[in-house]
Amino acid sequence: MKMQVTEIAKAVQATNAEQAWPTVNVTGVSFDSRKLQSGDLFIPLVGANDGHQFIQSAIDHGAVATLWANDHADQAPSDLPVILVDDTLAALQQLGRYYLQKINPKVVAVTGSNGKTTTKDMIASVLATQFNVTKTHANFNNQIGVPITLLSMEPNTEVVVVEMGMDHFGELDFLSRLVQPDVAVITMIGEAHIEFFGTRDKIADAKMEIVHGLKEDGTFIYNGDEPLLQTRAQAVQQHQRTFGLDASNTLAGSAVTTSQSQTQFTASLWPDEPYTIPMMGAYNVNNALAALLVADTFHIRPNAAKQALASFVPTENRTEWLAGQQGESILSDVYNSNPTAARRVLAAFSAVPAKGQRIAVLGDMLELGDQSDSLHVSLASELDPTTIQSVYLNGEHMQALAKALQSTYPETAIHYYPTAEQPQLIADLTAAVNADDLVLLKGSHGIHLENVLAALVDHAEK
Ligand SMILES: CC(=O)N[C@H]1[C@@H](OP(=O)(O)OP(=O)(O)OC[C@H]2O[C@@H](n3ccc(=O)[nH]c3=O)[C@H](O)[C@@H]2O)O[C@H](CO)[C@@H](O)[C@@H]1O[C@H](C)C(=O)N[C@@H](C)C(=O)N[C@H](CCC(=O)N[C@@H](CCC[C@@H](N)C(=O)O)C(=O)O)C(=O)O
Ligand SMILES: Nc1ncnc2c1ncn2[C@@H]1O[C@H](COP(=O)(O)OP(=O)(O)OP(=O)(O)O)[C@@H](O)[C@H]1O
Ligand SMILES: C[C@@H](N)C(=O)N[C@H](C)C(=O)O
Repeated sequence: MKMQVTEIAKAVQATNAEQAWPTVNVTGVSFDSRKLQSGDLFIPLVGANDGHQFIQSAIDHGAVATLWANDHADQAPSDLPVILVDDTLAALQQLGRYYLQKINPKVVAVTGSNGKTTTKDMIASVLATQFNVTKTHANFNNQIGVPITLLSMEPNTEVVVVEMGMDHFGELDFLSRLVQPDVAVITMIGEAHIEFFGTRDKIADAKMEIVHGLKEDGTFIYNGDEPLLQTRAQAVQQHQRTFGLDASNTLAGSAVTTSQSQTQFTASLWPDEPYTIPMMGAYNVNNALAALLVADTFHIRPNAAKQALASFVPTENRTEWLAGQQGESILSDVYNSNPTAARRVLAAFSAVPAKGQRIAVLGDMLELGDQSDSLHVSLASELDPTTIQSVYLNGEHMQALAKALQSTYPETAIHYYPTAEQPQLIADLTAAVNADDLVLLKGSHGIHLENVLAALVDHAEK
């Protein structure tokens, strides 16, 4: 990004937009002074703390200008241009919209209960074979992350791939209208954040908001195997394309074979030879099919898309294999968890050949509301002592699963730890794991199984 302070002040309709501004090149934006790069515009946001208090840290890290809330005007700094606004978050979003209109790329928006990040990465990799592509960094997918993504575009960006998350009604409506996508993708409907919705039907209603900003000549691409989406898509006016395993889809996957390091499948539009993705997990076929449909919508040559998928690099902690200090192999899926994702990665993990034991470390699945106990117990369907010999459970919600497993597992194979006893889990697990064991780590962001991963992984290998 490269903008003058004058331009930014006008774009956000700053209170002081008409004042004389110095010539200052802004080359980026940051809401976190700890990560701010020299040349950035600092955007103080209010969370548990008020970002305005970190202005000196921002200046020390190289901020060349700052947005500033009018109600903090009396504390405004004097050593750099201060752009006064009523609401810094709204100004960030307004600036993102302005810059999107200025660069004017095609926009692909991706949402879904699971697979958003992986599908976003796959879409970006296939489109990059023919276009200059910017994509969401990591999981920056909310009302802060989406404008940050827009403002990360290089001036020559031709397509921006925007991941969109939500956990309440109205959030995707806002984000969709902000970016006005040319293509909107829904990966699937699971149970993520069901605490705030009550049913999968309502999650589907909220996910469908992603078409509210879809351009009239845009394309809606969705998982055609999901009845909740099939029914809702009937009300969508724009062109539609579906992906899934059912032969009735626009693009149907078949002949799926998966191993520890890759998955192969056949795609119905190009049946001559199989596709390969460098990830385990049959569920990733749907993510790849969505990416192939987007590629086809952008007239990417099938062979180019095929090669891009074969070599794409997933975001870390999404079904990622790592080497452990004892010689074990660790399957890290620690970024987040919810019932469908957990069941599917347990099934995939159970199918991986193992010389030693398979050990599952499962952290609480958060934001499931009053269905939490039953949804945690539902994981028992994927836990068989003949395939996963040992289970470590962490978090108060996992207590329900621990009790349920007593009818199928020997007591010595179930290891339960309340949230606060994760350090004990780490100590016990590191003492128990042996070379040739396979260890799966899966839990919600809020349970922080990355701490268990850090204790197990052979840092020389990462
Ligand atoms: C408000 C904010 O910016 N928080 C970020 C901040 O967290 P921290 O706890 O430090 O904030 P504070 O309240 O303490 O500080 C206030 C501000 O001051 C800044 N600051 C602090 C200290 C300092 O020394 N200097 C500073 O400048 C600080 O940055 C604050 O702005 O920092 C964390 C570490 O960088 C950030 O992680 C945190 O960011 C929040 C979580 C955020 O929303 N970040 C977005 C860019 C984002 O997209 N994050 C995604 C996760 C998004 C997500 O959860 N998505 C959901 C679905 C959507 C749900 C939606 N309703 C929602 O609320 O998000 C999903 O399921 O995917 C990510 O990081 O992965
Ligand atoms: N299409 C899918 N169907 C079911 N589960 C999936 C699918 N894709 C990925 N998963 C599971 O969800 C996990 C997270 O994948 P990814 O990060 O791509 O999804 P996400 O929607 O971005 O997740 P989050 O909302 O937590 O960021 C994966 O590691 C895998 O276990
Ligand atoms: C931050 C919130 N959107 C989220 O990701 N919640 C999950 C369930 C978590 O915190 O683990």
